[in-house]
Amino acid sequence: MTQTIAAVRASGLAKRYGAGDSRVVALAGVDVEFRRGEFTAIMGPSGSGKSTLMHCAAGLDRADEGTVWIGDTELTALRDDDALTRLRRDRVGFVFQAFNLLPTLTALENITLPFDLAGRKHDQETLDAVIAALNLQNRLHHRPSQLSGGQQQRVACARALVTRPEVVFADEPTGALDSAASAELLGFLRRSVDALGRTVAMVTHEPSAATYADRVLFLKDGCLVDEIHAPTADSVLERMKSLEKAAA
Ligand SMILES: Nc1ncnc2c1ncn2[C@@H]1O[C@H](COP(=O)(O)OP(=O)(O)OP(=O)(O)O)[C@@H](O)[C@H]1O
Repeated sequence: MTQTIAAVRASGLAKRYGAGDSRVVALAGVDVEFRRGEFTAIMGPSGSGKSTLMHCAAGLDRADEGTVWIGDTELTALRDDDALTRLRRDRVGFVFQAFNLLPTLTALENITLPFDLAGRKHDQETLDAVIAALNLQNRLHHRPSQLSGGQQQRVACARALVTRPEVVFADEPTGALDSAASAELLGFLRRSVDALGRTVAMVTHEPSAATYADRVLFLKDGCLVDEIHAPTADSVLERMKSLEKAAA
């Protein structure tokens, strides 16, 4: 169910790299909202600013200009790194292409890591529900090297969801997975929105992955240029083709 309050709201986001001839405008003033209980995919040609948008919206990187709100907190007003770290740890979930699990910890220890870092006790009911939803019951005491890529990404997803974050940012989460593991993971992200009420924003290159989302945003040259609701593989592919043709 879509509610009116945005989980994330960004306004006038601008980010530049380099200077002089090597200056790159990665984001050229982006306004975007990720509404609560919605699954949004972010697409666009290579270099269009997708990762930069996600990193600035999630507080992993600082924009040069613009504001970002996570719920009722203005992330861009947090000047103190500790406050930013706490906000990311407690209110934002992350899933990366390379899983980013700690190799010396078991799956269970990786999943509960956000609570250990915060010095808080996890909620057992939420932990059990997330583990069951991701079908990880029989893998909890394995280390990442003893798990398949799909299983490692499911552990990363469990870690992202167990704190019941206001938003989960996923950066190419299926980029290192085969098609069966990708479908399983995307199905899980979809259910985390439908059944658990989470909000997901996912960068992807794959039209088939974008079809799991409620809407797809398209970036080009650091600007949001288009949006599709209820995407199909054909509608996404057609839009990507026209953007890539225009960029060529
Ligand atoms: N640390 C950096 N230093 C210099 N330029 C950068 C840096 N990070 C990104 N850029 C540039 O900013 C632009 C946007 O990069 P970004 O990674 O956000 O694009 P993207 O759409 O995610 O690309 P891809 O699909 O290839 O991952 C690109 O031109 C890129 O080269």
